Amino acid sequence: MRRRAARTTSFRFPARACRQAPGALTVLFRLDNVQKDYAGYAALKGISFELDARAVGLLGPNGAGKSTLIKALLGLIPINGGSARVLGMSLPHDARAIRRAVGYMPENDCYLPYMTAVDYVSFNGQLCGMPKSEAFRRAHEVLYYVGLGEARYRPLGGFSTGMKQRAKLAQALVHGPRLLFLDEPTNGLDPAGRDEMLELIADVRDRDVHIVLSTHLLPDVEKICDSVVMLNQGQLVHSGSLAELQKNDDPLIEVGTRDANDAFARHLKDAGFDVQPSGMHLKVRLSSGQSPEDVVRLAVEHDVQLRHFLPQRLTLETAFLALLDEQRAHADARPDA
Ligand SMILES: Nc1ncnc2c1ncn2[C@@H]1O[C@H](COP(=O)(O)OP(=O)(O)OP(=O)(O)O)[C@@H](O)[C@H]1O
Repeated sequence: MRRRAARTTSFRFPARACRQAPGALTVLFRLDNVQKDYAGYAALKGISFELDARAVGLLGPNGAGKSTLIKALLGLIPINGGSARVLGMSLPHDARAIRRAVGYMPENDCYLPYMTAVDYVSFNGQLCGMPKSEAFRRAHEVLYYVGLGEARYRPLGGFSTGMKQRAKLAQALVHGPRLLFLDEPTNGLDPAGRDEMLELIADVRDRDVHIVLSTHLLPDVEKICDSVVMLNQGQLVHSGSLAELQKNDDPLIEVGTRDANDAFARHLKDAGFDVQPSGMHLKVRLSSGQSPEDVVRLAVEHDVQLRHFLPQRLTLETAFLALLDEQRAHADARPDA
């Protein structure tokens, strides 16, 4: 297993104590009926949720409204209705303060190709309100932090995709944000580059920076996030903890026998279990009143040797698809559908 490299850097993340007033009970996000229209097209159709989390996965199919929600929460685009609070600050009133407290790594490239990495990152620091000399000093530190120390005087146009993604992360971190929005940060990266970027994001998260990770890659969310917000066609499908979402109310067990899968499947079916073949194994779905011990007892009763016995965790992908199906079924059942 790859070990996370210890990051020895002089780049300082602000200490939690100076980031939140003592006793202040700040919820990360509080949204009430947030709406956003683009020339009459409803991109966000009344989003409401309250969430406190270290790292949130923002999920949804293409066009679900993820980027729109991020831009709205950053105060970059005005909302048409409802209200939102980010880190206890309200939109649109505190939009400037929110932008100072928040870093944003956009999906698209957002730099001039002839700019050097250090100029690009320090320029973004200045845009966040840092004095020029401080922004320049911090740009050096953060570029070392993301692994671009040696390349910091090279123009961005000559960077590889992985280096560009790191430079975009550096510009989002330069001012020491409390919350970081990452829009598809592993886009275009090969598997090794993706792993390295995820390690970096996990390291930022572990230094007490809240993360919002918008991505189509559900395994990335499972690695980094403890909570999820799911959108579909501008509507909220789900918000809450990842563990709660993956809790399997109808648990599955994968079992395998020495050489009697077919016979054991028959015994299980006769005893009322829902059984499906699954490669070299059997998938047994337990309904209420059935327990894993019942499966083992049945094997003993029929003198079947169990070689494999593995409770299955609901993957985020399965949970996500199930929620989308549920939302579609609700929409179809509405009288106005
Ligand atoms: N500036 C704009 N003007 C008009 N329509 C827009 C604009 N930006 C986004 N939209 C539309 O709003 C909807 C939501 O777009 P958004 O980019 O927020 O979705 P997304 O979930 O981020 O999608 P993707 O995963 O493809 O990036 C889409 O139908 C999109 O075409």
